[in-house]
Amino acid sequence: MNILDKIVADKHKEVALKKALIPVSQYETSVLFDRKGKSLSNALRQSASGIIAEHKRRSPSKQTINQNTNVGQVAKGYESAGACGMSVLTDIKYFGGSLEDLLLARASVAMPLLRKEFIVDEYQLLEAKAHGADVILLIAAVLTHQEIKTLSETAQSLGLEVLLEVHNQEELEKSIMPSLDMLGVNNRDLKTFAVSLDTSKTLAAQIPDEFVKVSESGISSVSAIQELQPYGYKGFLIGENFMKTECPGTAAKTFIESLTHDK
Ligand SMILES: O=C(O)c1ccccc1NCC(=O)[C@H](O)[C@H](O)COP(=O)(O)O
Repeated sequence: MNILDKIVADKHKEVALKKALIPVSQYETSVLFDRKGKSLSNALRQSASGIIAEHKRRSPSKQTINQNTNVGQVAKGYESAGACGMSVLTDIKYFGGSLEDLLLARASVAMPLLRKEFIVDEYQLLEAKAHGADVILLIAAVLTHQEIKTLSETAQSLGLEVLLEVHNQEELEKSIMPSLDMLGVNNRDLKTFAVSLDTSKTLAAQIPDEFVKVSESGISSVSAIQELQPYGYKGFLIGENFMKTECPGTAAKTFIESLTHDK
């Protein structure tokens, strides 16, 4: 069993428990439920930098990254740094995040917010909407073709954009469908935790042009982005590189300035 299998097994239990405690009607009547979502895919298409900056306290690969964060301040810092959007990890057990983090980020910024979660059930889409998300992540490694179809169509019907994440060609082939907005290639091997930009480079040509391409994980330098841009990547998801610093917003600002200055 790899780490993703463990996380997903726990997630099924967590969702079953929540379903018993909180009815979907509570989400459907929340103030944020009817809010019109912001498009991350459009923001990435129009951006020179394409940075999606992540809020991440800890992770299975790095354990503690930054336990002393104020998510509202981090969100404001990322927005004023010029990030196109923010990814907010909401998993508690493995990443130290929460739905409250998403809510606090929503209350602090107007930019598109991605709920970074291990989504296995439509219930989590309603949660995402009610807590201010604009985008949800679906991970091909843990979902069947039919599950991706049902979840992505439901997400879009709720006004949520969909970022579909793959690690290899097989996952990509089973996932391509019209109800996706962005295709993310994760550079992290979830068995070894090794990161390699070659994963993004190898899969790029097989991603149809209608999807915005996003490269995820292990990006720690401006030169890495400059290496990936010729492969058609418009989005770059960066967590640890910003979060390991005392002020993630300032780290993002310096990074984005350096990236756009070189253009
Ligand atoms: O980050 C991990 O260790 C991890 C382990 C297992 C499943 C997912 C994991 N990370 C989620 C992510 O996709 C990253 O947080 C995101 O791409 C940012 O990566 P990084 O810039 O390397 O922090």
